[in-house]
Amino acid sequence: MAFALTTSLLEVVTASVIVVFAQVLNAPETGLKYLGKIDFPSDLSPGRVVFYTAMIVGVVYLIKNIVAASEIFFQNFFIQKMSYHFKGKLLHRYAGADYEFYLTRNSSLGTQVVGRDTEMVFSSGMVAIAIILSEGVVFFALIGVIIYMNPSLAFTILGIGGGIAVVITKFVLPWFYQFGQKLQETALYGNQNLIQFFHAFKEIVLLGKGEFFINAYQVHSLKKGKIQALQSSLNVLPRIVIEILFMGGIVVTIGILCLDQESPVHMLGMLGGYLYSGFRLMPGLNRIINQLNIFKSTIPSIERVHREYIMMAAKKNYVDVPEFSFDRDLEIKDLSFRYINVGKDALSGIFLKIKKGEFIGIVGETGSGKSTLVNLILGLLPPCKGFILVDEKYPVNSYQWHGKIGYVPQSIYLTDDTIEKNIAFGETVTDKLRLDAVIDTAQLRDFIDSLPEREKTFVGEHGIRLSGGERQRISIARALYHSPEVLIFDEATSALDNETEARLMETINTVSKDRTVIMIAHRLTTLKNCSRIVVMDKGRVKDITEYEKMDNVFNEVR
Ligand SMILES: Nc1ncnc2c1ncn2[C@@H]1O[C@H](COP(=O)(O)OP(=O)(O)OP(=O)(O)O)[C@@H](O)[C@H]1O
Repeated sequence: MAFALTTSLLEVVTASVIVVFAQVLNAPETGLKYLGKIDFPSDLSPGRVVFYTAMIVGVVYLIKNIVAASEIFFQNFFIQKMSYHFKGKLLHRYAGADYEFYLTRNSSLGTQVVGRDTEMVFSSGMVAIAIILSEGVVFFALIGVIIYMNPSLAFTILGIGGGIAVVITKFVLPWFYQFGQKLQETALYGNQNLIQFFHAFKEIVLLGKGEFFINAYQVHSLKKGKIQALQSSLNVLPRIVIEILFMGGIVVTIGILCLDQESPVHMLGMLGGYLYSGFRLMPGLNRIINQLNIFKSTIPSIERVHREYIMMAAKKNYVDVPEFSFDRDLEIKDLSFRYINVGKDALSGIFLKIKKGEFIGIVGETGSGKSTLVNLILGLLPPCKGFILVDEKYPVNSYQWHGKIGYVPQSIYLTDDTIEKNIAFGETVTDKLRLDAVIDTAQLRDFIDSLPEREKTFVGEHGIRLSGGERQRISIARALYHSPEVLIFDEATSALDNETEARLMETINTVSKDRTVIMIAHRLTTLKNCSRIVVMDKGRVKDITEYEKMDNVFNEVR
């Protein structure tokens, strides 16, 4: 702001020295009056008076433009710094949001909010406000100078400017809000189609649906192009209107002023100032209107970023409790859960106590609620009724509980990085000893030894260069890397062949000796070493039994 005020002040000074210079050009003797005030000798020749005045004007211009350039530089850095900090805050909020929140969103929306929308808020919205403020200050400061020189001209300019402002606000700005909304929509769906196009590449090729997905993207791309063209065309309209009104206005005003003067030559000095002010005001006013339009079109982005930011702050999903040790049991009491916008409970009336060190299996037909139960045990979903507590007091939605868990999901997300980085997920430095140990435990050694770049091999997006079984074993190695106290497997061995699974289960049984293990499985043999097996049916616990007694029950639930 201090910069903006200095620039505005310098704009006024510049406008004034131009008036003075025009007067000096017209009548050099007037220059002596001004130069005398800053200790110049009083016997300068007319040529020297003009020369020194011109030098002063040049220096003032130089300073003004250096300050203006610095203002732009600092303004942009400041705004980009704010954008960087805000994106960090936004991502932290996303990271703290519960799983249910994610279930109502998709990656296109997330990337749009953190990417395009936030960029728009800062790079367009904030820059627009900054330009409107600084140009506004300059505009009114110059109007002030003109009021001082000629009030009627100043009020004519204000009248024209005010008229344009009213027309723009009433008729043009609402259009720009709609442009903003439509551009946001096309960006979201265009991006979504693009992501889907690359993710579903195999299916698209095999089903010959390339055209369908290309068209789905192109529709939004074309719409976006049309809106952008319309937006850019409408944005030059104010300049044309301003030029017509101002040029016409200035020429007419000059004409009126000439009526009161003996000769237009006498007006040269004054006119120089008017013209400078006019030519500085015109682009200034145009910039203000353009930036108002830009700002209006960023409002949908501001609204969406605000909505997402506030929504995630509505409740604190994960809690930070003092570090605790898991000593006795994990108790699930009268637990019910229903997904948002679903008519029936996914889980209801669940009572279950899992003792520390127990190896417990969960079976049940598809859709019976096994993964949902695990997500609640992981503290990712909040119960609608009942509770889950560790040792009767510690919440499962705590960072401390998460720190004790190694989770192997049904389908693992592999980053487009090396095997090593995927196992030591999110670690900057890999602990080589631990990495080697988990590679052995997860039966990955032979596979890694067969690769020319071993654990430094890139796996491709979603692990596209690996087999399903290799991906699952990387997932298991990732879960084991942090030596968790509790291991949770959600059909983690389903993609493995019988022999690999049998070998892996042997190691899982070995590592489970001093750990608590919860394992969802479809293959009964996977659960051979479980102390108890929970049979789920339609969101309820149908039975809690043992492996030896399972045959009948399992056949029934299948
Ligand atoms: N995000 C969701 N939104 C709405 N309903 C869901 C969601 N996820 C799961 N469900 C529903 O909740 C119920 C339980 O699903 P869940 O995934 O827990 O079953 P599951 O036993 O793990 O099935 P599977 O063996 O096929 O993995 C199902 O009816 C399912 O359709």
